[in-house]
Amino acid sequence: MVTIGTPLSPHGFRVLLLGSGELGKEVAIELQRFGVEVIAADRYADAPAMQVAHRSHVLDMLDGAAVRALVALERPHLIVPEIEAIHTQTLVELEREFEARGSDVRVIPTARAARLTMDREGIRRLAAETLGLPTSPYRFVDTLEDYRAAVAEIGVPCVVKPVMSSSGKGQSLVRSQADIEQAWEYAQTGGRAGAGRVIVEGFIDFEYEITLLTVRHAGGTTFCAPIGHLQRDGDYRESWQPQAMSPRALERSQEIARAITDDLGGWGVFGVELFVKGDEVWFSEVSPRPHDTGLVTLISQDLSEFALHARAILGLPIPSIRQYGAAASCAVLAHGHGVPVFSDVDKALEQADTQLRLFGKPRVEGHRRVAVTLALGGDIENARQRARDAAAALTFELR
Ligand SMILES: Nc1ncnc2c1ncn2[C@@H]1O[C@H](COP(=O)(O)OP(=O)(O)OP(=O)(O)O)[C@@H](O)[C@H]1O
Ligand SMILES: NCC(=O)N[C@@H]1O[C@H](COP(=O)([O-])[O-])[C@@H](O)[C@H]1O
Ligand SMILES: [Mg+2]
Repeated sequence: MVTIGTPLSPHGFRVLLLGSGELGKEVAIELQRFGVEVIAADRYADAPAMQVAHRSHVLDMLDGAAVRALVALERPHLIVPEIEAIHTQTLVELEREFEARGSDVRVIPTARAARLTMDREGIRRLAAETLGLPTSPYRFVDTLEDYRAAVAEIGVPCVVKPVMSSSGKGQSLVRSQADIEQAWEYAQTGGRAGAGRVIVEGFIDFEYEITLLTVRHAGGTTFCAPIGHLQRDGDYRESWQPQAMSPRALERSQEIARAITDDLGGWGVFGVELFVKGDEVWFSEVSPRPHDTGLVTLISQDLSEFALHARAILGLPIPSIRQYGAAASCAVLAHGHGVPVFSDVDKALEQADTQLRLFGKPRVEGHRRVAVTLALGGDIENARQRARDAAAALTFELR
């Protein structure tokens, strides 16, 4: 039996979002629809999810004491990580304390999943070394000297990433000897948690890559239709659903997704990232939470990945997921400095079967994803074209 009280009363069911970006904003909206009391936290004020939450907190989530103090203050029933950069060891300790106390407070999906995926090393070693899943060859290095040796061993082209980063921050493709030093420099400065350990990965010459959204819920595990995507500089630009795949590649993808998500455990949506060539599939990484490429599900499914996450974490049933056919999303990136002001919003929505989300991010410093367009189409090419057209029609400036 699932019980949900009334928000802002002593009977409220409180969910604490650790991270309040565009993905958390949609999760917050879905939780609000169930009358959940939503508390949003992030490192800066007025983050997207904060704008639709009951209340919010600004803190350094890499500071374990600050995370612990926030949990003590808010006494959430569920703690829902929304980004990787959290002091996850504190989540592990808190989870242990909740269990010892016999409390049913949970970290979503589990504190261990959050800890293993915050760092590329944890999840890569689990996937490749413990579970024996196929991955690119890789080395972890801490010094420039070891890095040079790793690149020599793996060979070029190879991909270099800080172990703590996301959305391609600090990531480079080393195409030749000439790129080696610069990739190291970028990995040391571009990550989310400062300088440190780096992964060198052999380049997989895939035909296409997918995110397989995998939902672990009270009734079992359900897979969404595969999402194809286009990445530039390690950051997603377009995604579409369904990605055409051979039956064998789809079966392999589901086997890999099941293996990794069963090991991580808990309830919620996982974004399992896979590289595919013919019938061959490699595991790349997994988000134990909704995935940016899954934004397409806001238009492609009756239950978006955010609605699925809300249902799964609350222990609610997911009897079926209806997919509406060819659909696409196109990310809108802003470059420069200032507060985004959007114009021609009407033009972006002139075509049928087109939708738009403006995230409401308070400022841009450098580059930042600020919106996404969504479209349905007769086929994937047509859906992608419509999503791109809508994005091109939208204009904005930074003031
Ligand atoms: N070993 C590899 N071989 C080929 N391409 C790769 C490899 N590693 C990464 N890429 C490309 O770079 C993209 C981003 O890599 P990855 O997912 O590891 O970065 P990320 O920073 O975690 O991104 P996000 O947080 O958005 O998922 C991949 O989706 C893929 O297109
Ligand atoms: N690939 C992970 C991803 O897309 N995460 C999403 O981006 C936000 C951070 O955006 P910001 O860097 O603009 O603050 C995160 O909070 C999350 O919603
Ligand atoms: Mg990724």
